[in-house]
Amino acid sequence: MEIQSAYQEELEKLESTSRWIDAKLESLRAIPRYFGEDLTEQVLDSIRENARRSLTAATDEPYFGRLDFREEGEAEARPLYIGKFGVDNDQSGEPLVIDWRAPIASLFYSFTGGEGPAGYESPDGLIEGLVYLKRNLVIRKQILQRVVDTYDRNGDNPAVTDEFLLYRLGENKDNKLRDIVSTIQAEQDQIIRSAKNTALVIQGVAGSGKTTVALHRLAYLLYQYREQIRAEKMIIFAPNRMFLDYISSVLPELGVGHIQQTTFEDWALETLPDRVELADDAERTSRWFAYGADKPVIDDDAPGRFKGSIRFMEALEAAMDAYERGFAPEGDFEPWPGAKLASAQIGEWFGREYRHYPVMKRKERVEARIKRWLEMQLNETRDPNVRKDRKKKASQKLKAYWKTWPDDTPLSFYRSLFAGPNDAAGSFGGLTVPAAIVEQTVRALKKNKLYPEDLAPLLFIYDRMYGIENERTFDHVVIDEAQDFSPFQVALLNRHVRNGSFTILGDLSQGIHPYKGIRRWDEFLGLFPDDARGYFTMERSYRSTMEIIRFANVVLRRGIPGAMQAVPVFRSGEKVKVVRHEPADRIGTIVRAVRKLSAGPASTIAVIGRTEKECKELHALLLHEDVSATLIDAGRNKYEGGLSVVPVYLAKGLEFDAVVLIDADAERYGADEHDAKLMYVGCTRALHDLWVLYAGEPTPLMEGADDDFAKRLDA
Ligand SMILES: Nc1ncnc2c1ncn2[C@@H]1O[C@H](COP(=O)(O)OP(=O)(O)OP(=O)(O)O)[C@@H](O)[C@H]1O
Repeated sequence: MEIQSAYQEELEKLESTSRWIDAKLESLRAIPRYFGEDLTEQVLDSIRENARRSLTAATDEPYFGRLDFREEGEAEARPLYIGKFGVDNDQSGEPLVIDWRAPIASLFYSFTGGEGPAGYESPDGLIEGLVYLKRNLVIRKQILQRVVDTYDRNGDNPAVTDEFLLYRLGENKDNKLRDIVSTIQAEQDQIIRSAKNTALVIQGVAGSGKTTVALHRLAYLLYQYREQIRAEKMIIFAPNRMFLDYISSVLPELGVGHIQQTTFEDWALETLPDRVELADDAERTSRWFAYGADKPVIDDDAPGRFKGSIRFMEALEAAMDAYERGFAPEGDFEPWPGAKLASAQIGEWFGREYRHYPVMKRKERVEARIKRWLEMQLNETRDPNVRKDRKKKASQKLKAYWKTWPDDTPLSFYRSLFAGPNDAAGSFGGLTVPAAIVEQTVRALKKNKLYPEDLAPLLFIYDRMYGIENERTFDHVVIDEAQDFSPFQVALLNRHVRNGSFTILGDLSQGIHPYKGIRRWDEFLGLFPDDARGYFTMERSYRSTMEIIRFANVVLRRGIPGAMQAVPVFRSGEKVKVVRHEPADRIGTIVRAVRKLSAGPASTIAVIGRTEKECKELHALLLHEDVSATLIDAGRNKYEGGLSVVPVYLAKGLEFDAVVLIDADAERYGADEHDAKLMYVGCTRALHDLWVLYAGEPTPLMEGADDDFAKRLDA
């Protein structure tokens, strides 16, 4: 009866809201757009256009939540309807729908139950009151589909229930990440609404919503600081183009456009003035991911770690300082006998007067100054014939003089650091670069090629040479999968962003690129002053069922004792299936697993292998068995959904309804940290079903996975 009446009440509310929106839209659409010169009319037109846009967006699904709140001092609780876009009611002045980013809407997310007062920060200070009802509503195309009360002051349960969240998490996913405005959790909301001018570092377990939260934070910042920041000046760095494609729906769903989304490599290559290309890194990458006897030793002398370190940046800084000090050559400029510009004067201009400019700008200014001086000298020459002759000679002399000044590009300067006689090559700024790295760098640079780890150094040199123009600065920077970034990259981006406004998120347990990534978050946090940084952890995992999380936690514990364990939400599903098969029956077992899963509700399925090469081979074998799948390799730009075959290191960041992790044997996944991280990444990609297949000796990483959540089977 209660539920029926709640549904009835919401149905009526929805009808009246929809009627209002439709009528308002109709009246707005009847007013023609204004393209004239009148400023007031232009402003009015732009207000109308914004209203048209948000009303159109709100038409199908005007709101998703309701919170009944009685503000202190008020007699009655008011129902607040919360939606993706605010809708004002211009007759009463009361908003019909409140934008989820508005201060008062934060109550919907931060309120976790109980009888006591709840509050939110308004522009006028803290507002307190009592929450009476928290209700989730599912509306699709103006049809009310579901009404779920997650808190009722008059009900039996004092806490907000997870019922609606669980319903949402139980759904199958397509090939794109989605917005979560209707179910943002309190700990996520706190991050989303953090102040703009902080470098936020977020360590979150797999599936804790880091990527999603970062995207919602961008939408929040744009709303809250709309006077100060612009979407075009915000940028998201993600690990690869396919990942960017996978997350590309969230911001448009939140009504946000124009935010730059790129990889660090693409951004750097576009920004650099030198024409450079990346060296083919496929072979090197495959070596980093080799297993068994071929497994490499990875330490701080790995090229990515070394060139990504702050000490490498400091050595470059010192080398640049020395370069600048020796930049202006000794020697007077004497265009003709009797006219002399003393070296000391040129040095004074370069070294003192223009010292605040970057070095190449100083050079330009000195050049202009010398030309002005020359003009003056020529003007003092009365005889026109002599003047003409002097002018000609002076121009040649100036050309010759100018040749004595350095004329480097960032690339030629960088190259010079690794050139020179054997013992000097790679020794600069008090640092000696390991010989293997020098050799590799020189070989690539000879062909105008770079490795990814050379990009931050090169940009750093470019910035020191030319400075950073306004159009190259950002209002906010998001770095996703930041555990794979280097401290140098972050320090470099910090020079490009205003007020250290960062969202840096990642998971050290998924740090599967130890040859370039960080070991501890301190490596980044140390780059920012104490009062300008924040550190959050996210421990609840929303993606996978309890069974999958518990299994993944075993893998993590085996490989990295002491790593942060994920806490699952109470969503139970099928047990993880650990299937032993004969080596000869590998393909047969994989095909049977895939067929079984395809026959069920899963719409996205991944077969996750250990290396790219093995996945390529498997992909071909599957085709032979009439199983068509998409092979995800390093060059892929789009994620198609359906059935994919993917090497574990490229699966990071993605998710699938079901995962078949193959070849989970002791050779491919040993009991060490790197293999544990890889397997952890693989397992935590699954939302609802996880199958782990192996032949021969199973990986020791699954030892201790108990029958509560894992079921052992023979193929
Ligand atoms: N509050 C929430 N409500 C509903 N779904 C959520 C919530 N938070 C996260 N999710 C879902 O959990 C899944 C994982 O989110 P996301 O990919 O952002 O996590 P992540 O921490 O970046 O994961 P990983 O590090 O494993 O790549 C997504 O399907 C997302 O929609």
